[in-house]
Amino acid sequence: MTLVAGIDSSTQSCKVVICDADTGAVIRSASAPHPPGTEVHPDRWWDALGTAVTAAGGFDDVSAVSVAGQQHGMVCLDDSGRVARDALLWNDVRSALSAADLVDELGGPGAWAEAVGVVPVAAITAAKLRWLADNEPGNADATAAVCLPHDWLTWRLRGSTDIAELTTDRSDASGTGYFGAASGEYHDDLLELAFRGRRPGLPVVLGPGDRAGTTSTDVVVGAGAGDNAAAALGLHARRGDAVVSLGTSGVVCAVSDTAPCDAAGLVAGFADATGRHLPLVCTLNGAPVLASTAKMLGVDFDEFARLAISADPGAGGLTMVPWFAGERSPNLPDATGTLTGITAGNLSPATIARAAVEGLIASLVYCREKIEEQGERVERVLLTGGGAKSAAVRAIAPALFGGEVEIPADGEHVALGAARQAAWALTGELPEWDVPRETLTATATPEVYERYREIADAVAASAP
Ligand SMILES: Nc1ncnc2c1ncn2[C@@H]1O[C@H](COP(=O)(O)OP(=O)(O)O)[C@@H](O)[C@H]1O
Ligand SMILES: O=C(CO)[C@@H](O)[C@H](O)COP(=O)(O)O
Repeated sequence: MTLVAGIDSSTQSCKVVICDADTGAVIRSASAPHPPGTEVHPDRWWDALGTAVTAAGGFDDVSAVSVAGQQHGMVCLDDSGRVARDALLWNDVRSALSAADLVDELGGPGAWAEAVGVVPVAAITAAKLRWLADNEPGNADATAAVCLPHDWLTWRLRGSTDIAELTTDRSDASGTGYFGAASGEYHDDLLELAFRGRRPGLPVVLGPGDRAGTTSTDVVVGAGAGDNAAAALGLHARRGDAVVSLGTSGVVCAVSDTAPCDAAGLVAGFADATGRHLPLVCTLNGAPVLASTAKMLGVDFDEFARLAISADPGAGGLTMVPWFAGERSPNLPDATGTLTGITAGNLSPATIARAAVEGLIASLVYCREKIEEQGERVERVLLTGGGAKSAAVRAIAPALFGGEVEIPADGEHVALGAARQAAWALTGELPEWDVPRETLTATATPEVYERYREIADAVAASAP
């Protein structure tokens, strides 16, 4: 049996799956945690990757590997390939004002959407580079190359220390703000604008089925991808599918033949991992909303789900707008969460749990609407990410998404997408792997979403 491996180096952990290259069946898997926080030394990702690979039985019998990673994180390397400073992650919002400055300097959001399909917000790498140039000029001057988490791990797996050998792929490059998914090219002028005249080296952009190289033990290393593009690949997403991910972020994305151009800046024009496009809306508040609320209630996930399911739709009139960590969609980096509609009669652990789940899912229904406003018709919702393990999410998401969602069989879909890409790099053909799914249904509750939107819009209008 030929084995291929997929790695998902995401915000909270590193997951490894080792699969049969013909069928995609998972033969071995493991994971290891990443440190908390929004600023991390990339060596910690390498440590976690090593721990997870060892726990998964190693790569001695593996023929190919690909890495999918959290998008946008700014990894700065000096001219000898050393990390110049800790990486700023996608969810680090210190670059919010830098993003706003960049938008103004190019002539507004429409100019960015036209140029690269992405309007800078704090998450986008270009905004992080601007923050670095303005706040740590010494570190900016020391930056001879800039790359993304999956680029850096791919490079390390190949054993390289030469920054000229860095590689990336379209899906992740399209989240930088200086690569256009439509043109397939870097925009050096935008890199220079962001980094105040500096032009660090950038990774070579590989095609989705290309090889980046090999490891020292001759394991083929694929191009890799951004984690959301890898999830779409792992789920065999087709046109009409909305992939809804509840990881640290909340994400709705759709595979498309055309690049979106959203001057409002909510729908990012990313590329997918097959040569097509991946219009995507991302929130800063995914599954951790459930963890924080469960912690506040003093219950574990099972009890939290039981409580949420036990309350009626609408949570007795409670509405939660879950912008706990600030928010990206809508772009309100300094926003905070809101719980409203409280009366003496409706405040209980069950209604609070229900309001958290409904608010979280509603925030993603909003993202789906934005994707649809770009002309993508959504026929099917595929739910993935750690939060999709919640029984409450499984029960309540169909009600908010219009009556039905599909849950692919339990699995690490980002890592599976990376493994599928590894098989592609190995054989030259993208394999067809079976992805069993279950359809979940519930009575639709459009009134819950309408109420959420009324309140979320009002909160947004008064947000800092
Ligand atoms: N049963 C559950 N109920 C609610 N949340 C869960 C459950 N299981 C896992 N999670 C949450 O899923 C998140 C991890 O999901 P994951 O997709 O791996 O995130 P990331 O890719 O951002 O690292 C964590 O915030 C964790 O608390
Ligand atoms: O910033 C984005 C997408 O634009 C995030 O989706 C990151 O890619 C992190 O993903 P998770 O760790 O939440 O899966």
